[in-house]
Amino acid sequence: MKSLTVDAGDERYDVLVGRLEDNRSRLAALARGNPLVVVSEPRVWGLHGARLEALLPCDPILVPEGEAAKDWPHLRDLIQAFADRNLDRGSTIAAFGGGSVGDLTGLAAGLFKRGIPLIHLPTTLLAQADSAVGGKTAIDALGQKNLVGMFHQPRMVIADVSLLETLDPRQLRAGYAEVVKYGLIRHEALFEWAEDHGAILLAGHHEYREEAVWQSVAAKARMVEADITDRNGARALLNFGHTFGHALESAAGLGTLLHGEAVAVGMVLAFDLSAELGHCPHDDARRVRAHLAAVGLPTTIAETGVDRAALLPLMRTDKKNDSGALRLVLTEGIGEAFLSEGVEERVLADFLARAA
Ligand SMILES: NC(=O)c1ccc[n+]([C@@H]2O[C@H](COP(=O)([O-])OP(=O)(O)OC[C@H]3O[C@@H](n4cnc5c(N)ncnc54)[C@H](O)[C@@H]3O)[C@@H](O)[C@H]2O)c1
Ligand SMILES: O=C(O)C(=O)C[C@@H](O)[C@H](O)[C@H](O)COP(=O)(O)O
Ligand SMILES: [Zn+2]
Repeated sequence: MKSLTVDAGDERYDVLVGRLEDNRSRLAALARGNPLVVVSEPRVWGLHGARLEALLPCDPILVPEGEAAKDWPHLRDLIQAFADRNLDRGSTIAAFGGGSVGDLTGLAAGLFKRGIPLIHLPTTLLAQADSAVGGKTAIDALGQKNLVGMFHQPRMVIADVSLLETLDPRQLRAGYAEVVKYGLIRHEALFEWAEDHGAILLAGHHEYREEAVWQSVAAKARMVEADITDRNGARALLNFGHTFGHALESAAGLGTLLHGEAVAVGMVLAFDLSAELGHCPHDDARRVRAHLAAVGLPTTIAETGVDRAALLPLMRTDKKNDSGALRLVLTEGIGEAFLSEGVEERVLADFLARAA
């Protein structure tokens, strides 16, 4: 098992990459003699709930699977379920699912009684490599992705890649896009590793999956520590590809295009725009597109079926924007992302009208 500690100000927590069974005593300690309250969804609980229940008594609360869970009614229902159990600030909630379960549960746990302890037991590649670490939580609202949320850091994260054996290939690929993101932001060597090992990892190689999760969370932990609540620009780099990506997700209809698929297209667009603006070599943009396409991810707006005219208005709602100025994460090349000071709307509109 590998582990690291995230130092998030007043809160420090371990991220463990290894088997659930090797962490039984940690889970039992957090449950403090009570059944562990586990928020999950029917598919994950049906496939893997018995593994958790073999370790300690559990009290499952099931929410719908996928993006559909990230809305006001399900947030309200989850808080109702916490109240029905009279949970308090000594209780621990476990989010057992992908990023959707994690985002919803994290928000409910952060709001309930102004914050009750949370652990993440992520079951998708995306959640293990990215969403379980860092404390961002959210639901979608008013047609906008992650509009309502807060930071609520977990007490512990356990990423067991054996859970990924039941994940369908499309979901795996979507999660892999966020792994590639970590290479593209700051770690050229990780991108090179992904070019060499990505296809085998997706096909089922256990050790490569573990390595991808480990490298991603190690990279993410350091960036989160530098900017825990996303205020000084360091953490904004984790949003690489997301200004385009979230607009694509919202325009497609939330839950239609997978988050990681939208991020894949968004990262290619960020490279293409950076190359057009003279920040980065066109060859790097071609190389990124080639790798993502080779593993079966979408890389063009055309493949998403989205009306490109819908994108700019949605990009105006992005959280990185400052006093109305559009701020995107652009790049000087593979491993060299930076937060732009402001991209002129007419430049973006012209780019979007022509982009593939
Ligand atoms: N908080 C963050 O930092 C952060 C980071 C990245 C993404 N996100 C969010 O995460 C969400 C996407 O999460 P996701 O990609 O994990 O997908 P998801 O949670 O929506 O789950 C996708 C599908 O995979 C199934 N599934 C989950 N685990 C499984 C398993 N082990 N075996 C079989 N099926 C399984 C689910 O039932 C569901 O149908 C988006 O809403 C995105 O915005 C949040
Ligand atoms: O942890 C972060 O910071 C990220 O930006 C990670 C992203 O992969 C993730 O999709 C995040 O939820 C996006 O957040 P938002 O602030 O753009 O809603
Ligand atoms: Zn993301």
